[in-house]
Amino acid sequence: MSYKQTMALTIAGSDSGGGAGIQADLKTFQELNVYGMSAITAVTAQNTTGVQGVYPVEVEGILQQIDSIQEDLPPHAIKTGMLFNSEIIEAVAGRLKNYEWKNIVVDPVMIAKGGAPLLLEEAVNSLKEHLLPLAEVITPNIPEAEVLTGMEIKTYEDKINAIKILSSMGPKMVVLKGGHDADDEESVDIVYDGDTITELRTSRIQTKNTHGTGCTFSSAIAAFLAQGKAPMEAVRLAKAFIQAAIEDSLDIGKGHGPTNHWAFNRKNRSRENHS
Ligand SMILES: Nc1ncnc2c1ncn2[C@@H]1O[C@H](COP(=O)(O)OP(=O)(O)OP(=O)(O)O)[C@@H](O)[C@H]1O
Ligand SMILES: Cc1ncc(CO)c(N)n1
Repeated sequence: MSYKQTMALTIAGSDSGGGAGIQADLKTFQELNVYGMSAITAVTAQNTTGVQGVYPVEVEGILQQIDSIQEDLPPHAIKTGMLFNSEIIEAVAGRLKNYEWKNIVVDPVMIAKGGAPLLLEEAVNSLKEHLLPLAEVITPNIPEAEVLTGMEIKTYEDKINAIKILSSMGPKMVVLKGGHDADDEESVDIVYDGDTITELRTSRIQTKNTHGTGCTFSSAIAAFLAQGKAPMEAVRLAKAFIQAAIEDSLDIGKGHGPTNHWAFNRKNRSRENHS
């Protein structure tokens, strides 16, 4: 039997440790019944303790991966993650524009949990100018939003101001993630669609195993967009996906263990079995 398959593409870096980057994205797509494809922008030597090496792929090689996909397997949604430098950002943005791809989720990845830079400082302006305007949804964490807006974000009012500045840079929806507000009892993501502010609240899970939370969250949004969900619904479902993945996170490695990509489905299945 053959049937129409929903397809999504991640344009991001490889995490050899399997918890973040391309690997997290493909695992998320698979769990959400979306056929996953990848264009790798950089290879990192990485594990749960940090990043040991970064090897960007030549721009020509990145573009060729994207062209091969477009020619044969056009995606229903795209997620971008680690893009490393301005040359890569501008080349990728050029293709996204030329191919008129829709449902683009931009995760403006800048720094890995251990502090290793995954985006060069020189690339911040390219990200703002070339990529953010193409996005359906962007998913900065608070430090990333500070770099993009040039403002300090401490209070709720700061967050709302930052979201509005980010929105004026062109994306249709901004999700300011609250994973970094360590004191809070809840993990609150604030969503702005240019019109309405919506807060998505879940209880904060006390764990050190949060490697790849941002990658998993943004690829879940892309997967739900690929399935035809409206952006707000896609973000709500992705929040439930990441909550389950952190709740059942994997205690492997010596550092920040990865999230558990199959937890969401397991939870839903056991709910179905009990109803
Ligand atoms: N301890 C936690 N408990 C519940 N939800 C969390 C927790 N940490 C992060 N989240 C959620 O995970 C998602 C990703 O947020 P986070 O701010 O951690 O991203 P990030 O910093 O970009 O991740 P990464 O470190 O992988 O780049 C958000 O929806 C956030 O609310
Ligand atoms: C390759 C890669 N992309 C993104 C992140 C952010 O979590 C990471 N640690 N590694």
